[in-house]
Amino acid sequence: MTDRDLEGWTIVFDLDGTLVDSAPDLTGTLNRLLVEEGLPPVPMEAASTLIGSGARALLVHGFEAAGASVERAQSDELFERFLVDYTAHIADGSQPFEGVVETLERLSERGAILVVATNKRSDLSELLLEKLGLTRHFAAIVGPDRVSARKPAGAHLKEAVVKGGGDPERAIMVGDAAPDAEAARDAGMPCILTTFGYTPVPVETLGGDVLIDAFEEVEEAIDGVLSDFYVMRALKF
Ligand SMILES: O=C(O)COP(=O)(O)O
Ligand SMILES: [Mg+2]
Repeated sequence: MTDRDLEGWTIVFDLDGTLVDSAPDLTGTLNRLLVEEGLPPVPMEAASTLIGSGARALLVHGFEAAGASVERAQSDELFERFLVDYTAHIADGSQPFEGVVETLERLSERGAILVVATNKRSDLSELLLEKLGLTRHFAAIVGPDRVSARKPAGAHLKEAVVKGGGDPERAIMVGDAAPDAEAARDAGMPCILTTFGYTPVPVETLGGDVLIDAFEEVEEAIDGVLSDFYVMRALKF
């Protein structure tokens, strides 16, 4: 018999840099467009720090970093080309981080509801998760187009929890970058941050409750957050 001690809890996962190492394909698309436009490609280490606020932000900042004008970087035509290219190459090199499948399975067995709250458009998120065989783990996959406000707004996380059938008062965020940490703070949720994701500033400065160096440490981090929650609750009553 399984111990369903996470029953009633929802774990909210960021996608890029948390569940999936998607930098190779996002950078690949960005660099193909840069080269087509006669601009220098951006190294993957630099480009990956731009991931976390959606494809448009990656494109605009990537083009500006390569010396393009603001108008050119923000052109709708360029963004359309980005979407077409990225859709065609979305899972060429992207992989779930090590331990993701096993950890998600264990959390589900323990009764947790799992949802995704990402700034990647919902259709692209669904396509990527489907291609990597991860869809079945999640009760909801929620991009910015399915909520009233995107990360860093806490509403993104709370609405994703509700869509998954959970309670926003019993939810924990797992992310990799400032929009995740800020959204968790805004939503009043504990926040676990990966140190292997994508952020332009050191992850230690983002104010997460727990930092994890490998995805499989998520489970222990959740147990720690929950024991703090129950201690605090016991102190209040
Ligand atoms: O694609 C992005 O830039 C954002 O994705 P994330 O919110 O899953 O990190
Ligand atoms: Mg991310």
